[in-house]
Amino acid sequence: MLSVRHLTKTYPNGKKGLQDVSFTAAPGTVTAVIGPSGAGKTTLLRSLNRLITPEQGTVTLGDQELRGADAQALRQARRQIGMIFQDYNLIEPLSALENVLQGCLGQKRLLPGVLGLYTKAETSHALALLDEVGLRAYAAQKTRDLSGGQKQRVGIARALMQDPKVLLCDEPIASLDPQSTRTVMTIIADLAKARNLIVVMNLHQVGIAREFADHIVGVNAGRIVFDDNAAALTELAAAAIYEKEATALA
Ligand SMILES: Nc1ncnc2c1ncn2[C@@H]1O[C@H](COP(=O)(O)OP(=O)(O)OP(=O)(O)O)[C@@H](O)[C@H]1O
Repeated sequence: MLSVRHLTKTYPNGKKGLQDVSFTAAPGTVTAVIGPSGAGKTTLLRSLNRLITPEQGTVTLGDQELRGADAQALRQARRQIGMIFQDYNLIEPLSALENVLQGCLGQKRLLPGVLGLYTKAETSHALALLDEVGLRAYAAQKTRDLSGGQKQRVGIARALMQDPKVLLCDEPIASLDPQSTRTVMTIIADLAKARNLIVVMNLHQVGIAREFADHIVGVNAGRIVFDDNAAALTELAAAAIYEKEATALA
Protein backbone atom coordinates (compact mmCIF):
# COMPACT_ATOMS: atom_id res chain seq x y z
CA MET A 1 0.00 0.00 0.00
CA LEU A 2 1.11 3.56 -0.71
CA SER A 3 -0.16 5.82 2.01
CA VAL A 4 -0.02 9.61 1.94
CA ARG A 5 -0.85 11.44 5.18
CA HIS A 6 -1.21 15.15 5.79
CA LEU A 7 1.24 16.26 3.08
CA THR A 8 1.80 19.99 2.95
CA LYS A 9 4.15 21.72 0.52
CA THR A 10 4.78 25.46 0.44
CA TYR A 11 7.07 26.79 -2.30
CA PRO A 12 9.76 29.35 -1.38
CA ASN A 13 7.62 32.11 -2.94
CA GLY A 14 4.84 31.28 -0.46
CA LYS A 15 2.64 29.44 -2.99
CA LYS A 16 0.83 26.47 -1.41
CA GLY A 17 1.38 23.42 -3.63
CA LEU A 18 -0.31 20.95 -1.26
CA GLN A 19 -2.38 21.48 1.88
CA ASP A 20 -2.99 18.56 4.26
CA VAL A 21 -3.29 15.96 1.48
CA SER A 22 -4.10 12.36 2.50
CA PHE A 23 -5.07 9.29 0.43
CA THR A 24 -4.04 5.68 -0.12
CA ALA A 25 -3.32 3.77 -3.34
CA ALA A 26 -3.59 -0.03 -3.35
CA PRO A 27 -1.60 -2.67 -5.25
CA GLY A 28 -3.28 -3.87 -8.43
CA THR A 29 -5.13 -0.59 -8.95
CA VAL A 30 -4.82 2.62 -10.96
CA THR A 31 -5.32 5.87 -9.04
CA ALA A 32 -5.91 8.91 -11.26
CA VAL A 33 -5.20 12.36 -9.86
CA ILE A 34 -7.34 14.96 -11.63
CA GLY A 35 -7.98 18.66 -11.14
CA PRO A 36 -7.64 22.03 -12.86
CA SER A 37 -4.36 23.56 -13.96
CA GLY A 38 -2.32 24.66 -10.95
CA ALA A 39 -4.30 22.40 -8.58
CA GLY A 40 -1.18 20.62 -7.29
CA LYS A 41 -1.17 17.37 -9.32
CA THR A 42 2.51 17.61 -10.34
CA THR A 43 3.53 18.69 -6.84
CA LEU A 44 1.71 15.65 -5.43
CA LEU A 45 3.18 13.14 -7.89
CA ARG A 46 6.71 14.46 -7.40
CA SER A 47 6.29 14.34 -3.64
CA LEU A 48 5.64 10.60 -3.87
CA ASN A 49 9.25 9.83 -4.87
CA ARG A 50 10.61 12.98 -3.24
CA LEU A 51 11.65 14.88 -6.32
CA ILE A 52 9.87 17.50 -4.21
CA THR A 53 10.14 17.40 -0.41
CA PRO A 54 7.00 18.57 1.41
CA GLU A 55 7.60 20.25 4.76
CA GLN A 56 4.96 18.21 6.57
CA GLY A 57 3.29 14.81 6.36
CA THR A 58 4.31 11.27 5.43
CA VAL A 59 4.54 9.12 2.31
CA THR A 60 4.70 5.44 3.30
CA LEU A 61 5.39 2.57 0.91
CA GLY A 62 5.12 -0.75 2.72
CA ASP A 63 6.96 -0.07 5.97
CA GLN A 64 9.25 2.65 4.58
CA GLU A 65 8.50 6.33 5.15
CA LEU A 66 9.95 8.43 2.33
CA ARG A 67 9.44 12.09 3.20
CA GLY A 68 11.88 11.98 6.10
CA ALA A 69 14.05 9.11 4.81
CA ASP A 70 17.87 9.46 4.78
CA ALA A 71 19.75 9.28 1.45
CA GLN A 72 20.35 5.51 1.57
CA ALA A 73 16.77 4.64 2.49
CA LEU A 74 15.52 7.00 -0.20
CA ARG A 75 17.75 5.34 -2.82
CA GLN A 76 16.40 1.92 -1.86
CA ALA A 77 12.80 3.15 -1.91
CA ARG A 78 13.25 4.80 -5.31
CA ARG A 79 14.30 1.45 -6.81
CA GLN A 80 10.75 0.33 -6.13
CA ILE A 81 9.24 3.35 -7.89
CA GLY A 82 9.19 3.53 -11.70
CA MET A 83 8.19 6.67 -13.53
CA ILE A 84 6.87 7.54 -16.98
CA PHE A 85 6.62 11.03 -18.41
CA GLN A 86 4.48 13.07 -20.78
CA ASP A 87 7.44 13.66 -23.11
CA TYR A 88 8.74 10.07 -22.66
CA ASN A 89 12.31 11.10 -21.58
CA LEU A 90 13.88 8.57 -23.96
CA ILE A 91 17.34 8.81 -25.50
CA GLU A 92 16.19 9.30 -29.09
CA PRO A 93 19.30 8.12 -31.00
CA LEU A 94 19.28 4.82 -29.07
CA SER A 95 17.18 1.80 -30.00
CA ALA A 96 14.04 0.77 -28.14
CA LEU A 97 15.97 -2.10 -26.54
CA GLU A 98 18.82 0.18 -25.40
CA ASN A 99 16.32 2.58 -23.87
CA VAL A 100 14.60 -0.21 -21.97
CA LEU A 101 17.98 -1.43 -20.69
CA GLN A 102 18.56 2.05 -19.23
CA GLY A 103 15.91 1.07 -16.69
CA CYS A 104 18.31 -1.29 -14.90
CA LEU A 105 21.15 1.26 -14.59
CA GLY A 106 20.16 2.01 -10.98
CA GLN A 107 20.86 -1.61 -10.04
CA LYS A 108 24.16 -1.98 -11.97
CA ARG A 109 27.71 -1.34 -10.86
CA LEU A 110 29.02 1.98 -12.15
CA LEU A 111 31.51 0.81 -14.80
CA PRO A 112 29.34 -1.70 -16.70
CA GLY A 113 26.54 0.86 -16.50
CA VAL A 114 28.67 3.65 -17.94
CA LEU A 115 30.00 1.39 -20.69
CA GLY A 116 26.51 0.15 -21.55
CA LEU A 117 27.50 -3.47 -20.86
CA TYR A 118 24.45 -5.55 -20.14
CA THR A 119 24.23 -9.22 -19.23
CA LYS A 120 22.35 -11.77 -21.35
CA ALA A 121 19.75 -12.01 -18.59
CA GLU A 122 19.23 -8.22 -18.65
CA THR A 123 18.89 -8.21 -22.43
CA SER A 124 16.38 -11.06 -22.47
CA HIS A 125 14.42 -9.37 -19.66
CA ALA A 126 14.30 -6.15 -21.69
CA LEU A 127 13.15 -8.04 -24.81
CA ALA A 128 10.42 -9.80 -22.81
CA LEU A 129 9.21 -6.40 -21.55
CA LEU A 130 9.14 -5.00 -25.10
CA ASP A 131 7.06 -8.06 -26.00
CA GLU A 132 4.73 -7.33 -23.07
CA VAL A 133 4.02 -3.83 -24.43
CA GLY A 134 3.64 -5.18 -28.00
CA LEU A 135 6.93 -3.81 -29.35
CA ARG A 136 9.17 -6.89 -29.67
CA ALA A 137 9.43 -6.30 -33.43
CA TYR A 138 10.72 -2.74 -32.83
CA ALA A 139 13.57 -3.66 -30.44
CA ALA A 140 16.32 -2.55 -32.84
CA GLN A 141 14.54 0.57 -34.08
CA LYS A 142 15.84 4.00 -33.02
CA THR A 143 13.25 5.53 -30.72
CA ARG A 144 13.30 8.79 -32.70
CA ASP A 145 11.62 6.83 -35.52
CA LEU A 146 8.77 5.55 -33.33
CA SER A 147 5.30 7.08 -32.98
CA GLY A 148 4.32 8.86 -29.74
CA GLY A 149 2.30 5.88 -28.54
CA GLN A 150 5.17 3.51 -29.28
CA LYS A 151 7.61 5.82 -27.46
CA GLN A 152 5.39 5.80 -24.39
CA ARG A 153 5.25 1.99 -24.52
CA VAL A 154 9.09 1.95 -24.55
CA GLY A 155 8.93 4.31 -21.53
CA ILE A 156 6.64 1.85 -19.75
CA ALA A 157 8.94 -1.10 -20.54
CA ARG A 158 11.93 0.93 -19.25
CA ALA A 159 10.12 1.66 -15.99
CA LEU A 160 9.25 -2.05 -15.59
CA MET A 161 12.92 -3.02 -16.05
CA GLN A 162 13.57 -2.09 -12.41
CA ASP A 163 10.69 -4.37 -11.32
CA PRO A 164 8.93 -1.59 -9.43
CA LYS A 165 6.13 -1.86 -6.89
CA VAL A 166 4.86 1.59 -7.84
CA LEU A 167 4.46 3.22 -11.25
CA LEU A 168 4.10 7.01 -11.23
CA CYS A 169 2.78 8.44 -14.51
CA ASP A 170 3.03 12.18 -15.11
CA GLU A 171 0.43 13.06 -17.78
CA PRO A 172 1.29 9.87 -19.72
CA ILE A 173 -1.19 10.49 -22.55
CA ALA A 174 -1.10 14.28 -22.83
CA SER A 175 0.91 14.13 -26.09
CA LEU A 176 -0.99 11.22 -27.67
CA ASP A 177 -3.80 10.91 -30.23
CA PRO A 178 -7.06 9.21 -29.11
CA GLN A 179 -6.14 5.77 -30.43
CA SER A 180 -2.66 5.72 -28.84
CA THR A 181 -4.24 7.06 -25.65
CA ARG A 182 -6.49 4.00 -25.43
CA THR A 183 -3.63 1.61 -26.23
CA VAL A 184 -1.35 3.11 -23.58
CA MET A 185 -4.09 3.31 -20.93
CA THR A 186 -5.13 -0.29 -21.60
CA ILE A 187 -1.52 -1.45 -21.23
CA ILE A 188 -1.07 0.46 -17.95
CA ALA A 189 -4.39 -0.76 -16.48
CA ASP A 190 -3.62 -4.38 -17.48
CA LEU A 191 -0.09 -4.16 -16.03
CA ALA A 192 -1.44 -2.85 -12.72
CA LYS A 193 -3.60 -5.98 -12.39
CA ALA A 194 -1.14 -8.51 -13.82
CA ARG A 195 1.83 -7.27 -11.76
CA ASN A 196 -0.08 -6.08 -8.69
CA LEU A 197 1.42 -2.62 -9.27
CA ILE A 198 0.40 0.53 -7.42
CA VAL A 199 -0.20 2.99 -10.28
CA VAL A 200 -0.68 6.70 -9.59
CA MET A 201 -1.15 8.98 -12.61
CA ASN A 202 -1.87 12.63 -13.27
CA LEU A 203 -4.52 13.10 -15.92
CA HIS A 204 -6.33 15.99 -17.54
CA GLN A 205 -9.00 13.88 -19.27
CA VAL A 206 -11.84 13.12 -16.85
CA GLY A 207 -13.50 10.63 -19.24
CA ILE A 208 -10.29 8.61 -19.55
CA ALA A 209 -9.83 8.68 -15.76
CA ARG A 210 -13.36 7.37 -15.24
CA GLU A 211 -12.92 4.65 -17.84
CA PHE A 212 -9.47 3.32 -16.98
CA ALA A 213 -8.80 4.19 -13.32
CA ASP A 214 -10.11 2.26 -10.33
CA HIS A 215 -9.76 5.15 -7.89
CA ILE A 216 -9.91 8.89 -8.46
CA VAL A 217 -8.40 11.64 -6.35
CA GLY A 218 -9.65 15.13 -7.21
CA VAL A 219 -7.38 18.03 -6.27
CA ASN A 220 -8.18 21.72 -6.22
CA ALA A 221 -6.05 24.55 -4.83
CA GLY A 222 -3.70 22.02 -3.20
CA ARG A 223 -6.47 20.19 -1.33
CA ILE A 224 -8.22 16.86 -1.90
CA VAL A 225 -11.81 17.56 -2.89
CA PHE A 226 -12.76 14.05 -4.11
CA ASP A 227 -11.46 10.61 -3.10
CA ASP A 228 -13.54 7.63 -4.21
CA ASN A 229 -14.03 4.79 -6.70
CA ALA A 230 -14.02 5.86 -10.35
CA ALA A 231 -17.66 4.80 -10.65
CA ALA A 232 -18.59 7.45 -8.04
CA LEU A 233 -17.26 10.26 -10.25
CA THR A 234 -20.55 11.51 -11.65
CA GLU A 235 -20.61 14.47 -14.03
CA LEU A 236 -21.74 16.61 -11.13
CA ALA A 237 -18.84 15.46 -8.95
CA ALA A 238 -16.37 16.09 -11.80
CA ALA A 239 -17.81 19.55 -12.40
CA ALA A 240 -17.42 20.33 -8.70
CA ILE A 241 -13.70 19.43 -8.82
CA TYR A 242 -13.16 21.84 -11.70
CA GLU A 243 -15.82 24.42 -10.81
CA LYS A 244 -13.83 25.65 -7.84
CA GLU A 245 -11.24 26.88 -10.30
CA ALA A 246 -13.80 29.25 -11.78
CA THR A 247 -14.80 30.42 -8.30
CA ALA A 248 -11.18 30.81 -7.22
CA LEU A 249 -10.32 32.77 -10.34
CA ALA A 250 -13.47 34.92 -10.25
N1 LIG B 1 8.66 25.64 -8.43
C1 LIG B 1 7.59 26.32 -8.05
N2 LIG B 1 7.72 27.52 -7.42
C2 LIG B 1 6.65 28.21 -7.01
N3 LIG B 1 5.37 27.80 -7.17
C3 LIG B 1 5.17 26.64 -7.80
C4 LIG B 1 6.26 25.84 -8.28
N4 LIG B 1 5.75 24.73 -8.87
C5 LIG B 1 4.41 24.84 -8.76
N5 LIG B 1 4.06 25.98 -8.14
C6 LIG B 1 2.69 26.44 -7.80
O1 LIG B 1 2.08 25.42 -7.02
C7 LIG B 1 0.72 25.23 -7.43
C8 LIG B 1 0.52 23.79 -7.91
O2 LIG B 1 1.26 23.59 -9.11
P1 LIG B 1 1.34 22.18 -9.86
O3 LIG B 1 2.32 22.32 -10.96
O4 LIG B 1 1.55 21.10 -8.87
O5 LIG B 1 -0.15 22.08 -10.46
P2 LIG B 1 -0.75 21.07 -11.56
O6 LIG B 1 -2.08 20.64 -11.04
O7 LIG B 1 0.22 19.99 -11.86
O8 LIG B 1 -0.95 22.01 -12.82
P3 LIG B 1 -0.96 21.65 -14.41
O9 LIG B 1 -2.18 20.79 -14.61
O10 LIG B 1 -1.08 22.99 -15.06
O11 LIG B 1 0.32 20.94 -14.71
C9 LIG B 1 0.45 26.28 -8.51
O12 LIG B 1 -0.11 27.41 -7.88
C10 LIG B 1 1.83 26.59 -9.04
O13 LIG B 1 1.89 27.90 -9.55
